[in-house]
Amino acid sequence: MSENKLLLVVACALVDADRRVLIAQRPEGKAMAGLWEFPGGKIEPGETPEAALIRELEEELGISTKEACLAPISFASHPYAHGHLLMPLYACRKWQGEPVAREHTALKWVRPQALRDYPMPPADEPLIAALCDLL
Ligand SMILES: Nc1nc2c([nH]c(=O)n2[C@H]2C[C@H](O)[C@@H](COP(=O)(O)OP(=O)(O)OP(=O)(O)O)O2)c(=O)[nH]1
Ligand SMILES: [Mg+2]
Repeated sequence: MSENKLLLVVACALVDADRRVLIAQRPEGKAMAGLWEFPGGKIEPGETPEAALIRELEEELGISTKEACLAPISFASHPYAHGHLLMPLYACRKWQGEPVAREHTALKWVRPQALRDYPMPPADEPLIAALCDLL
């Protein structure tokens, strides 16, 4: 049944030298438009989460990184109407290039404690605490 579908998504907290995290605003026309999220996206069939994340970071932000630079932090497990989201969150502190919003409305570097000031998808709520603990 479609409502039992598992939605595999992978996301990344890019962390800069000041321990700020990059969030990106979802564009108009997409589900949850206007909300702020961690860059990332759906894992395609046959893809590892790490490979999917490296691909999404290139597509969405124009940056490149390596698997060795991705450290797992936590995961989101959340029921949406269209399926159940399972989303590992990785931290990345080393990448090449300057992030630019190729698919999002805007990008913002924020301190973990300030993440609560930005409306995020409900699945992301527990991830904020995990990031505050880590950073
Ligand atoms: N990237 C990302 N997706 C999230 C977060 N929280 C959350 O609930 N999601 C959901 C929203 C979407 O239902 C799904 C990811 O969808 P997406 O639209 O970003 O997927 P995508 O990058 O592969 O884009 P597309 O090819 O489908 O257009 O996960 C988050 O922090 N980051
Ligand atoms: Mg995406």
